[in-house]
Amino acid sequence: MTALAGPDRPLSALWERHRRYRGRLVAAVTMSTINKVADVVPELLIGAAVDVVVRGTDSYVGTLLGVESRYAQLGWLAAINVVVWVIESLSQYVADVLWRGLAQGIEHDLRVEAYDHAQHLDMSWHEGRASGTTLATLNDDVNQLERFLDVGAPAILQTALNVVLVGAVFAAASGQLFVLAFLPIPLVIAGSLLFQRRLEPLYARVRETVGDLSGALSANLAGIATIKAFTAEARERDRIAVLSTAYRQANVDAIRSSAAFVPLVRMAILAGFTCTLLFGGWATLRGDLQVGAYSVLVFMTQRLLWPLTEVATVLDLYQRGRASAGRILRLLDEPVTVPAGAGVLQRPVRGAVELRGVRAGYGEGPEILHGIDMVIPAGETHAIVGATGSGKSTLLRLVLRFDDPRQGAVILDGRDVRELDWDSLRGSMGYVAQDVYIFSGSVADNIAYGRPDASREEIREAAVAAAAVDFIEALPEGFDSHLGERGVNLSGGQRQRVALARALLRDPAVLVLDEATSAVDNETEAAIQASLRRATLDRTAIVVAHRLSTVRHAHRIWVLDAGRVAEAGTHDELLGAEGIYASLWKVQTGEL
Ligand SMILES: Nc1ncnc2c1ncn2[C@@H]1O[C@H](COP(=O)(O)OP(=O)(O)OP(=O)(O)O)[C@@H](O)[C@H]1O
Repeated sequence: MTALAGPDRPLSALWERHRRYRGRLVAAVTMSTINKVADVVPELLIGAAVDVVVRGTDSYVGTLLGVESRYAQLGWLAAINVVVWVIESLSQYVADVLWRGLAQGIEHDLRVEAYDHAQHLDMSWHEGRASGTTLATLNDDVNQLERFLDVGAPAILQTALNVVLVGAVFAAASGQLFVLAFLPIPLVIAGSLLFQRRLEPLYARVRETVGDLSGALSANLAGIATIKAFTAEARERDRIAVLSTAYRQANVDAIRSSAAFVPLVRMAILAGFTCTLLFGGWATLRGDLQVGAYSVLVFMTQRLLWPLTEVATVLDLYQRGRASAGRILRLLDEPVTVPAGAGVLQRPVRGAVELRGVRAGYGEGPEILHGIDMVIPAGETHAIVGATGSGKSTLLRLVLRFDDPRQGAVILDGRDVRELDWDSLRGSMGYVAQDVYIFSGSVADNIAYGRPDASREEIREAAVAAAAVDFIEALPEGFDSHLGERGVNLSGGQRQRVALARALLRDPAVLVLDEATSAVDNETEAAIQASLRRATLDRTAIVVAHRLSTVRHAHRIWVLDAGRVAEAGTHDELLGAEGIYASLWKVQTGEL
């Protein structure tokens, strides 16, 4: 696991990316500062009131305002108090709104940015990790960060302001008491730094375990049918329980450590408070300190020191935010290894496809395709057949440029596909994957996915071409029928036909079909074949099929064997050659 890797200072690195929020941050900090200043004033007013009662005409307020009557002086203090309270309440409200807006803004931007980056990452990156783990980063980690920005950051600021403001009051009242009351502060700071270092790996572990848990949960929900069919519910519950226990334990460890900070702070508070109470009291008895000042200082120690107990909570939020920021940044920094080119194909795209000396494999794994040369002239239908695992899907992925070959090149209309922008390349292709994905939405939305502006008539035509119109019109609401989260209310064959209609509606120059009719019965397949023959008259088609009857009319059939082209030719030529294809054909037609 790479949970501990990543930028050293993830929160600062993240802030660098969001500098455009600087104005809002300055406004929030200003409001919080006004709020804190207003917050300290009532205590000063209490001190001033005590001073008025004890010293009367000579009181600090009396001298300052030039008012003799003690009643009038107290009236002034009350009026000032009201004004300060109004300022305090208003600034609190505005500061809350600003901090929350800042947190929400950054959260929103980050989520959209991270999602967009994730969807541009290569297929192999997505295949290499559980989708739930990515989901945990896009969702939980971003939320965690928002909590830190919303609650943690203002709390850190308030604590720091507290120390500065109260420090100023102490310093003005009594230098000696300032030293005594502030003695615990360096202790608390040293303690927090020490704790922070200890907490960091603990919180990284929390994020890591929650990622594993989400990964397993989403994989299990996707595979629920298999779990039920194999009555594996108990086993899977135990597996989830193990992952959940790891998450709980990671959290318990982190909380236990961060909570241990509180007793340390309380001891420091005790020392500071006792010193102020005792030494301040003695100084007042000796006449070195005014009674009013003494009472202010006693209140102030409370104000200064108690919020320090919150430091543990803030540290908790900070560390969680930091660990989450690290994970989000790692996702954002993940390089796109198959970047789009800048080249644009001349329209209309003809659809001539060529593979030249293509060698390919997955990641660091073994080579799967060992030097494929293939020419598919524009407008022809070519089939790729071969035993399972021979590399057919791998080859199609290269044509769509989900991956790049390790050696050699894939050429579309004379241009290396690596040079082309996505619109020229994938915009010219209609693809039906082995595992059809149906989006949550109506049948019409699903067919129009690649061309959202298509008219209802065009959608219907595509459905006719894919031999799908009959079953669609038999649905309760026809083309407006809603397909569930993953199209669960359609059969496998129906899903394939919807996907085929989706691909045909784009009117692509190249139609790429990976086992597109594997799930339909013979009769439906014959209907699809007839439609496909019409639909592929003026476009290139590359068809992967196990059922050889599907591709017998292809202009050329390429037979792959363990990552190499073993034979190629028309159906009749290949039968005549009596090689792999001929024997496969015999097996499938029952002639053996
Ligand atoms: N995402 C992947 N990561 C690593 N290896 C893979 C991946 N996909 C396929 N392979 C490997 O590549 C080889 C060829 O697989 P591929 O899916 O291209 O075969 P295929 O001919 O399409 O098989 P099938 O007819 O069963 O679909 C197999 O050995 C497979 O294990």
